[in-house]
Amino acid sequence: MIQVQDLKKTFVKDGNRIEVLRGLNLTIDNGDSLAILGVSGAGKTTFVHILGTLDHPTSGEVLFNGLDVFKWPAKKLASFRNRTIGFVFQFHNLLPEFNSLENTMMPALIHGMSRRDALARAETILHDVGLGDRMTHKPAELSGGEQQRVAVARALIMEPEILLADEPTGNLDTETGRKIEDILLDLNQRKGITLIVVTHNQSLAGRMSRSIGLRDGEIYTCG
Ligand SMILES: Nc1ncnc2c1ncn2[C@@H]1O[C@H](COP(=O)(O)OP(=O)(O)OP(=O)(O)O)[C@@H](O)[C@H]1O
Repeated sequence: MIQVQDLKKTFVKDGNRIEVLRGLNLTIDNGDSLAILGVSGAGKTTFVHILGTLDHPTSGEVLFNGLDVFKWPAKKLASFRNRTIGFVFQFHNLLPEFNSLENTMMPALIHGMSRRDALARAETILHDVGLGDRMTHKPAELSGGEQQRVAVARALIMEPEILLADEPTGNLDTETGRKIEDILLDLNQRKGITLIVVTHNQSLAGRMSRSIGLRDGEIYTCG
């Protein structure tokens, strides 16, 4: 469970304070699927970065199963993040010189898993996302949708409890985007992974169990 309590985030830029998140309160249960909606600049990415522990709150709390992980030393927090949270972003940041298998294995190798185990897991996951015949392709040799599926596979290799996706279908055509949505929702429904997705796509939001809207750094709808 993730409990967000009076979460505020302020950036200081050129001497100006920008209050991006102005006191968010929200509880996300294990196994929820949550869409985060809102216009450009509303603070969605900022919120998701904090939920992913990539950035710290300015004030307020975000508790993961009751734990205030932001109080932990950086190394312990990084290990928690690596084990618990998977990320899928619109610009997926696959490493261009590595193939699908190697990109998928990367978080496991960084975490200290043996090459053999990481390889076995990566092969299974790539099969699951329909890329069994694209394992030795490098990103430039894959379509946009295939690249995004490698990014999903990479996010899953550590068997995360939480999957965070920021505009995961933003740069894909409708049909390919739908396939990525199907994969994400299937993971949520079949494996119980908590799914949190930033999206402008109403059809995807409609397929999630809950949605919130952000406006001017506050939650204005919650369903
Ligand atoms: N590191 C930073 N320093 C200063 N300002 C920032 C920083 N990161 C984000 N902002 C500002 O915070 C506001 C919210 O940004 P954020 O990326 O969270 O919005 P968003 O809702 O995800 O928008 P979009 O839909 O366009 O991606 C923006 O006005 C942005 O300029």
